[in-house]
Amino acid sequence: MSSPRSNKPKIVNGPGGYILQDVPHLIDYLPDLPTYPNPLQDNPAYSVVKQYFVDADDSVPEKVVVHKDGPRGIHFRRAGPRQKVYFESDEVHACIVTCGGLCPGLNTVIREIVSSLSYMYGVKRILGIDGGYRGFYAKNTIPLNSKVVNDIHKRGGTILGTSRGGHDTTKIVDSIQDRGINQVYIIGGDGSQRGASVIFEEIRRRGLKVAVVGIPKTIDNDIPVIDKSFGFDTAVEEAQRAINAAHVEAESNENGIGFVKLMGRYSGFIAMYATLASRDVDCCLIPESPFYLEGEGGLFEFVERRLKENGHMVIVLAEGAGQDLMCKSMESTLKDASGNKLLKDVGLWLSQSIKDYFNKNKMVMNLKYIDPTYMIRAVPSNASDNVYCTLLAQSAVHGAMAGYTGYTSGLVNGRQTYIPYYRITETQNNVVITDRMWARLLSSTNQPSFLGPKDIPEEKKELPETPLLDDGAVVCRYSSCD
Ligand SMILES: Nc1ncnc2c1ncn2[C@@H]1O[C@H](COP(=O)(O)OP(=O)(O)O)[C@@H](O)[C@H]1O
Ligand SMILES: O=P(O)(O)OC[C@H]1O[C@](O)(COP(=O)(O)O)[C@@H](O)[C@@H]1O
Ligand SMILES: [Mg+2]
Repeated sequence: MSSPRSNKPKIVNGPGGYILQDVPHLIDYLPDLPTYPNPLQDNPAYSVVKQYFVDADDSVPEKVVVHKDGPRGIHFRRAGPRQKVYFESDEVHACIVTCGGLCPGLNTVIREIVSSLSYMYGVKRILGIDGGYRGFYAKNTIPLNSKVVNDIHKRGGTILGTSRGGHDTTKIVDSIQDRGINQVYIIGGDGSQRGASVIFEEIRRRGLKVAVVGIPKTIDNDIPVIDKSFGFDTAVEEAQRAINAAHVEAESNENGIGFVKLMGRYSGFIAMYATLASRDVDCCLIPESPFYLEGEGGLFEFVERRLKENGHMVIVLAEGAGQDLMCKSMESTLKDASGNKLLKDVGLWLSQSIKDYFNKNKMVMNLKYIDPTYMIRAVPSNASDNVYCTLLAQSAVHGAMAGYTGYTSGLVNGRQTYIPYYRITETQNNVVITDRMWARLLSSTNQPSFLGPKDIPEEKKELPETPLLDDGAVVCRYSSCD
């Protein structure tokens, strides 16, 4: 058996400051693996497509807006089918697992991995792992084929079940080895991708011919590098229904306040985009933007003013916002099974605080609190997310068949790419409140920023980097849609 190679990032430097942050390949530690012609070259659907196979030297820039004299910068390997594959169809034994919280589109990704493996590559052995990482060693597997997954994209949730915690690397890799699995597809968020990374390291350490592939899932859109997560559009769309209801309630009552809590543990993207999409929201509160309640420039003063001006208002709150405002005794030190901090219900607390303020000031006010959080993530994905999930799943499969491993399949500047795990797990994607997108939100709601110049760190006062195209471009990364 070949000895495992270094686990240092694979970086390729080229002229003009070109950097490729490459992903591992099975031949990095199994150099003598045989290759086979890609069966897609005989597939009537693809054989007519000019340049269907991706050139080995194709890569996708992380930043598409560059200064004319600037370096070419970081690139990722372009996803897609390769001329040669490292697995014969009969040899492949794939498995799929879904981990972490639900997100619209999970079933679509499962369906399309199964379809791609079976229809494009003639793979017959595909297993579903039941109930997240712990399912590898604690539960029975679910055999998957095109028939089983035929209409699952029309359902919310995941047919495989999911869970938090239970990541025991040794037991998981033992199970992969014992079952003879050689392609592992892990659909999950930042925690799951960290789990995928350690599974990959252990597989490489053992010198196994097993491709480990991550597919990024996060309703919070908190995974870095990628343009956006699948299911995010659906979540924003679904949030509109709650905001509409809040608006109807608010308008119909004297000094009505419709108060909607949305998900977003550390990143307020759903709240921000739902607010921008709706136009009915008067105030959007997200974890990235600190605010305060009492006194001049505070939330209470703003709410009172807006009610006096308009007679009603709508507030949207991301669940991670204002956690620091709740009294110390309410602060939670509890964690979920994956180690994520369990948040206190800031929505209930804040709506009660607003009620108390108006009671104290003897002003009539009718607040209706709506918490659609779990309803939003339980719906099936919409049409655009379905297409996105399909491309993501196909890219993931092409990469594994081509022998790439230890990567997350993701959309970067509108192109499918393979991203090394460390780029996905090293940071979190957050709303940049000194960026233009948040400024657009502030001008659309006309809410106070709750920040003075002294609250903005020096380095943030400079213009943020502009990672994407100008307005009107097809591609739009949610962290900075400029
Ligand atoms: N650092 C880590 N190493 C290994 N596994 C992890 C790590 N962090 C999380 N996991 C596992 O990944 C799975 C999903 O993580 P979680 O944070 O609940 O959801 P998400 O993947 O959506 O962020 C859980 O089974 C958890 O045990
Ligand atoms: O109640 P659960 O299942 O722990 O999920 C709640 C959390 O799941 C999320 O929707 C998404 O979190 P993950 O991406 O880690 O799954 C968070 O916004 C929310 O705090
Ligand atoms: Mg997470």
